[in-house]
Amino acid sequence: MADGGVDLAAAARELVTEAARFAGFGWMRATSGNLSVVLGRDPLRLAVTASGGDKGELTAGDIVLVDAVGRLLPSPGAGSATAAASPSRPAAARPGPRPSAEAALHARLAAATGAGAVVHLHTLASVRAAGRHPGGLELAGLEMLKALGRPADGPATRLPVIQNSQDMTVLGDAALAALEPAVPALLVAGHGLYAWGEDLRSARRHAEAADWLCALVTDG
Ligand SMILES: CSC[C@@H](O)[C@@H](O)C(=O)COP(=O)(O)O
Ligand SMILES: [Zn+2]
Repeated sequence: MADGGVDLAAAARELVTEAARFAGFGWMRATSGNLSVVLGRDPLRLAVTASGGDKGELTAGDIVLVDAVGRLLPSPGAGSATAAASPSRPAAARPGPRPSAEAALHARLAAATGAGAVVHLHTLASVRAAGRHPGGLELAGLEMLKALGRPADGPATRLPVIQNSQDMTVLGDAALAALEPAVPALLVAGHGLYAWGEDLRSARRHAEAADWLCALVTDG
């Protein structure tokens, strides 16, 4: 167990269930999307979905442990008698599931926001909304804003949009620069959405609200 008090096995069960839920919504088509839960903060440790699998069919073995830059770490409890788990062999060189290609962005968002969980989804509405509103979505007078922790009335809430990049450092820099205080989500143009929260349930609520708002502004 890491210092956050959540163990990898428990986090894996949660992540597998959540990934199946989102896949059922059609939000993780064609292996897209990834999810993480923070296991510890000092040093930062996350349980994250492995790369490339069908997110509706994950098992606990498809959840891996990563550090603050998204690097694979040995999973606690993994057997040490095999060559694959040899301490002399770096985790990244071992066979087995690889961390999500976007694990580094999860780690940066978790570090910057203090979130306990981060979700990334390829929802159609988020891609459409980001395409139509490249400067960000200005949202006001909507009861659903409360699900993002924002007031339904009063000043508008801005849902940021950033440009996509295949370079996780560039994407991470853009995400952190675009963060709106107290808005637990952002859109990535041509790609999808990221949402986060104190735990996976809260990250899910924020993702559902962000997607609903995206669908509203695109009439989708
Ligand atoms: C159609 S999957 C596109 C991927 O490049 C990525 O954006 C994604 O969401 C899933 O990547 P993964 O490495 O499986 O976590
Ligand atoms: Zn993606």
